[in-house]
This record gives sequence, structure tokens and C-alpha cells, in this order.
Amino acid sequence: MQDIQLKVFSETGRLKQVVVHRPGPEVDIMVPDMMEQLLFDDILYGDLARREHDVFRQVLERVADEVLDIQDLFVEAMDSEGTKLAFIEDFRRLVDLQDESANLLRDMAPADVAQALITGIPWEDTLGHTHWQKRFDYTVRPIPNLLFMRDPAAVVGHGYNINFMATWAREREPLILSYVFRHHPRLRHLKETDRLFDQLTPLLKGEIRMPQSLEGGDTLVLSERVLAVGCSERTSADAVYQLAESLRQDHHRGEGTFDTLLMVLMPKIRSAMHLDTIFTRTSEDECLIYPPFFTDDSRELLNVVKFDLRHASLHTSTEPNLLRALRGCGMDLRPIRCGGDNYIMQQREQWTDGANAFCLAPGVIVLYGRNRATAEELARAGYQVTLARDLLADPAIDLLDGRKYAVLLESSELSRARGGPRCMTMPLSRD
Ligand SMILES: NC(=O)NCCC[C@H](N)C(=O)O
Repeated sequence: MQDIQLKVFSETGRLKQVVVHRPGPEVDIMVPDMMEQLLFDDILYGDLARREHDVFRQVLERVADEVLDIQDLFVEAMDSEGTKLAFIEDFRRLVDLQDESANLLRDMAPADVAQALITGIPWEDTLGHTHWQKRFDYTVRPIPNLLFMRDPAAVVGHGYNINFMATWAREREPLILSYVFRHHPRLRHLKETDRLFDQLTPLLKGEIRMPQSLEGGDTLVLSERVLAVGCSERTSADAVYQLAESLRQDHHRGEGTFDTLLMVLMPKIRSAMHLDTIFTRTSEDECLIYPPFFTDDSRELLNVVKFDLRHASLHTSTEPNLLRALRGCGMDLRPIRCGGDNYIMQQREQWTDGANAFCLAPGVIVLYGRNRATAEELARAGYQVTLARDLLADPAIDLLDGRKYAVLLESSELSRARGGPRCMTMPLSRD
């Protein structure tokens, strides 16, 4: 198989390679007591969630060259015994793994290690537990949020971030991604300097004790020059500074093209946990927004810190509003309102990821179909609103025929896990 060349310089360029994760047994075993700590808002009916995800994947396949599952990539990354054992050692450092569980993992084939890492290991399978260790009945707990592939890593330009998660429930995911980026046969050609942000490696080496969290849902590559990053419930200002400094150094060495990072100062609330829950791109000159956060006279307007990356040190200034700051960078985006002009529908549909569209190509997006008011706004903006099942039943529909499309997904189960179409994808390469 050919090497994968990382290339993400926009949110809208036609998808070439994208990574997802089909929800597996890790969601079927969630009991109500685990729900809140594992960041789900309900327990999912797994079979239906998988059917919804399969449809999502088939829609992606209508445009992308390759749709890959992180679980397969992870297994392939552990193609040597040495890599598998190194992973288990790092995992042990990260989560304070019991000896019995580590031994169990060492004896497993790579595919079983990957499955156990995602689905968890119930405590009955290992010896030596005490009652207080019996958290949720698992010695290795499940990581059902791997479904939201967007968050544990991000491709930025030709480089990538290994993120550090704000929550305990997701701490393991970046370790998996780190092994995939370093050891997968199609990605091992990447250089150390291609890693733009990484708090995990220094943590594992004992070089730092307080890693700063950065999550992919907060990282939006808006053009070859401009990045927007949310400073949110999940991403700290310090992490954004570190990323800005790393990009500045890249720029200084003549390697990076990014000259501006816009840090959006977000409220620390679950409903808007990441920037992509309130702002996503739909085409080259449009974006989908949660209106109260971007409208000039709103009391909820979000301010922006602008980092200029072109100098010998970081230069910052402030901007009142992201859309205005973008205009200053030469990007005049027409906003499409999540929930239309009704404040009640705006709040309801933002909660069900109505502002979290995923762009397959310029003007071709996927959105959860339950967001009816948002779909009406998209139709008014010239999008052909098409149900995913109608698209898949009709091979004659060409999403790349030059018209704008909003493909609506059924999402009664997936949306209970509190993430939308963009959250479920990590593009590796776009046109
Ligand atoms: N980018 C995103 O907004 N991702 C959604 C993540 C949902 C997941 N249940 C979480 O709370 O982390």
C-alpha cells in the first residue's frame, strides 16, 4: 500500500483519506452508571448506532478516495511484537495498569490488544483486584468515544497534532493515535518535526507533569494561512499558545504556511464543548454558525485573540468576533444559521449538532437530519437537501456535479453520544 501524505489546508477541499471508527461492543456494554463519566448522554442501542454509522461511512465513500477505520490502522501499526510491547508499556505508564492486565495484553495478538483497548477488560478476567479497583467492573475500561475520531489527533497542513484530552474518559485515545502516526506502515515516513503538538510523549517520559489539553474538535484549518482554535471546556489557552508557538517556529524555518491563528474564547459548557459544535465550514464562502455566539449585538458574542505567527516572537491582538476577524484575513464568509432565526430552535439544534456539519467537498456537507430548521436554512442557501438513504439508493446522484448538497443522516442513536458528523471524522488528506 502507498504511503499516506498528510495534507489538510482547508475544511472544505475534496476528501481524499479520512479516518472514522464504527461504534463496536464498547457502546453495547455501557451501563447507566458509566454514562456520565464516559461523556454520553444516554446508553445507545448499538445495532442502530452501527447502522447509522454504516450509512455515514457509505456517504463518505461516495466522495473520498479512502475511508479508514482507526481500529484497523491500530492493529496494522502493531505489526511487530516490539511495537505491541512498547505500546503496552506506554499504556501502563499512562493509566497505571495492573500487572495482571498488562500480562494478559502481552499474550494477546495485535487484533485482540486493539479490541481489548477499545472494549475494555472486565475485572473477572484478571486476578488481584480489590473492590476499590473495580471501577465500573473493568480493570481496563472501554473507550466508547473513539467513535469521535476528530478529537484525539488532528492533521494540520502537512503535519499533525497528538492531542491531550481534557477528560479522564478519553485519555487513552491520543496514545492509540500516536502509535498509528509513528508506526503504521503507511505513516511511518513522517518525521518528528511533522508533529506540531504533543504533550503525551513528554508526559510518558516524565518530562512534564501537567499536560495542557487540546482537542481536535477545537482545531479548524480554515485556509493555507489561517487556523481557528477554540479555547473551550476542552482546550486550554496554554495549549493554544504552545500550538501557536510551534507553528510560528515552522513559519520561521520557512516550512509552515500558517501565519495566523485565531483563538476563539468560548464558554466552558458541555453544549458547546468544542469550536466545531458552534462553527463549521460548508463551502468556500459559507459557514454554519450558532448565531448567538457570532452576532455583533448579541450578549453571548465570543471574542477572539489573534496570533500573528510571522515574527520572531508571537504577536497578539484582540478581535470582537470570529467572522469579522476572518474578514480581516481575507475570508468573507456568509453565515448560515443553525436553527434558523428562532432562538429556541437555535438552542435545540445546536445541542443536537445542527452546527456540526462535515464537508466532503466544497458545498457538499453531511448533517444530522433531525436538525430540520437548519436544513431549511441550508435549502434557502441553495443546498439540495437529500436524505442519505435516497442518495445511497440512487447511484446517478453525483455529489461532485457542481451543485451544493446537504446530505441528511438518520441519527437518533449517534446523537445521544453528543457529537455530530464532523466530530466522527479525522481527515488525513484533502484536495
Ligand atoms: N468534536 C466534538 O465535538 N466531538 C464530540 C465528542 C463527544 C464525546 N461524547 C465527548 O464528550 O467528548
